[in-house]
Amino acid sequence: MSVVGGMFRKMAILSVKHVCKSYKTGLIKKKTKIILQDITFDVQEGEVLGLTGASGSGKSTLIRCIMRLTPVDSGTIIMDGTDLLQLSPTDLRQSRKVMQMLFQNPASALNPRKTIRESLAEPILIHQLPEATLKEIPGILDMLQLKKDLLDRYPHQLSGGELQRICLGRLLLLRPRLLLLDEPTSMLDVSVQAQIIEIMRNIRKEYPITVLFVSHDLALLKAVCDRIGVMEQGKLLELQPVEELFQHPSEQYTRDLIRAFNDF
Ligand SMILES: Nc1ncnc2c1ncn2[C@@H]1O[C@H](COP(=O)(O)OP(=O)(O)OP(=O)(O)O)[C@@H](O)[C@H]1O
Repeated sequence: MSVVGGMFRKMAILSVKHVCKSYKTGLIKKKTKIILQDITFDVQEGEVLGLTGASGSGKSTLIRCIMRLTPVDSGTIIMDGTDLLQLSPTDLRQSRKVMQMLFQNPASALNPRKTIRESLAEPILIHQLPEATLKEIPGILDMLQLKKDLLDRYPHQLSGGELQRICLGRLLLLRPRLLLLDEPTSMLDVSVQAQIIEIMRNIRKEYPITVLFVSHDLALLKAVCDRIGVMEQGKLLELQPVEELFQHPSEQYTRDLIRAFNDF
């Protein structure tokens, strides 16, 4: 069990099956670049599932396919029994409420002319959630270890880490069932790692949330995830509970990754 670990129900909230994705590259001589090769895995309700692998192995592309920000060539992506790839634009908008993604540099999405309070209220208004949701803001700030005096400041008056947590708070106010985090710590100092672990623990205490967590940071994934999947060159090499992966990695690539992590 991870440091943050919780009990999760053995029921898939998200099923990715045989997903393949390629890009056409080259202006004159078109070449096909294969990015994802037959990716299949389930995310269980309530778990934190980590995805790691070398740069360019396809992690972000996979997340983007799940969010339907980029089309897949083939395969299915089932969320709560619904094939996301078959949804009409209207139904897709509905599904986006239950599935939220924190991008690598989310702070750029904040309006510099709006106070943090206004930015936090924005998604509540856009998604027409009950006004009472605004009352949840102080609780969310506590959970994210942010002081309430930040509410009346503007984005440029916050640190990168604070801005990132505000963006996470905006997503959490929508009470998503599935949260997709793409390298949420890449912009942050290693010293905030302990804080992120604490925050993940707080979130899991408060919310019945499922998280797909993409990161290069094996130490962080080890601390916050229930299971970790390892990607290499568009393939999901293995997906195992954290302890199992660290004690008995089945692939040479994973063994090398763990050795490098242990030597660090
Ligand atoms: N629009 C695109 N057109 C062509 N190739 C692309 C496009 N988007 C991504 N790629 C390629 O797909 C591959 C996978 O990229 P992706 O961003 O998914 O990897 P990643 O594992 O998330 O990497 P990182 O850890 O560096 O973020 C890379 O080789 C990248 O160059």
